[in-house]
Amino acid sequence: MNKARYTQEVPEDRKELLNALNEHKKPVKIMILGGVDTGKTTLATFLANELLSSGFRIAIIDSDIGQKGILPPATISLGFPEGLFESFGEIKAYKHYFVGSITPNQFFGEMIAGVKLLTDEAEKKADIIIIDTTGMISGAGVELKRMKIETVKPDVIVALQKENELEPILKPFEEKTQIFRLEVSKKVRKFSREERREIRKEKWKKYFRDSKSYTVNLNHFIISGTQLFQGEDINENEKSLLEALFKWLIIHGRKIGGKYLIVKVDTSNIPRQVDKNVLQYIDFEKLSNLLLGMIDKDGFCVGLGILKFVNFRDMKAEILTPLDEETIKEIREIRFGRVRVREDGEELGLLDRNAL
Ligand SMILES: Nc1ncnc2c1ncn2[C@@H]1O[C@H](COP(=O)(O)OP(=O)(O)OP(=O)(O)O)[C@@H](O)[C@H]1O
Repeated sequence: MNKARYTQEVPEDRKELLNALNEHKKPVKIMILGGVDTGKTTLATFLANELLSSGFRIAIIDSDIGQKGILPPATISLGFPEGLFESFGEIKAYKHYFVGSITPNQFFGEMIAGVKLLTDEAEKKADIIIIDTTGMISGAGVELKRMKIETVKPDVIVALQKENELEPILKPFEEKTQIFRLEVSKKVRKFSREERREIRKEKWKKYFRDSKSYTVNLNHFIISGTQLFQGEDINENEKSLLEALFKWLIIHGRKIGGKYLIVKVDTSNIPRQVDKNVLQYIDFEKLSNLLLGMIDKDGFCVGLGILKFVNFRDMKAEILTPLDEETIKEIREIRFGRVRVREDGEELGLLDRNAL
């Protein structure tokens, strides 16, 4: 199920990197960069196992949100492998940061904050911190990687390049950071979008396998990641006017800074012209199966939930989660994600960040 496994059959240039890491002043932070399927996770697994064998305390930060080894997807995770391991899937997470999507698109802030906060945690306990990243390395990915490097300040950057595709990212750090440019193993295998989705499906399914349904009072939590509860309720006049005008049944409506945010169900099929700068709306059904992050008092994610139903009138939500009662007590905040997924692992799509 996990793509990357521990192998010692790696190109020769890995030995030089390994020696440098053995010798480097500790703690040392390493960030692994590379495009999709360049062997980033395989390299991270190799380095971690070899360095564990040398007796170092290792931290892994898995920020490859679309293809994570450490469960669950849509978060960034920190783990401390204690003994040799075959794949990231065996590492039990110590802490997560919630991103809420399976791509960094629209979530650069979360990606950077998450990696930074988890690296700070890792530095308290490990000699060597290995940061695995997503394969998004061109377009805005260059900026994302730059900001990650600027913020996390890795001591060593490892660049897995086929040609020179990482140079735009590396250039500003040439003089400040030790960079190892490594070749991509001849053995790497490509995975199609469909295969990646299938791999993720198995992971979601495994994560939510023993879930239970809870009905929670949303008033007892800080609600974040959404505007749905910002501003104030629309009044009855506004509600009936909008319902009549657009043939909607309004389930929930807020007025936020002069702008309306409406959760609705269509009551008839008519063409509608809506100025989204004034009125933003979302179908009620889009809120079902939405991924939620369960956040503790320190802002870390203790686990995930799936929103099954929300009753806005009495602020009750039905949430499916594998978390046990003890962990549930630690939750102070519920954060809305933008991926819709079912407990059988089927992804129902991504919502736009501004949709709710
Ligand atoms: N040195 C190697 N020997 C054998 N197989 C390898 C090696 N390096 C990578 N692979 C294989 O190539 C595939 C892609 O590798 P890996 O998952 O490590 O890439 P990645 O860059 O982390 O991918 P992603 O884009 O999903 O982050 C995997 O199936 C992996 O087992």
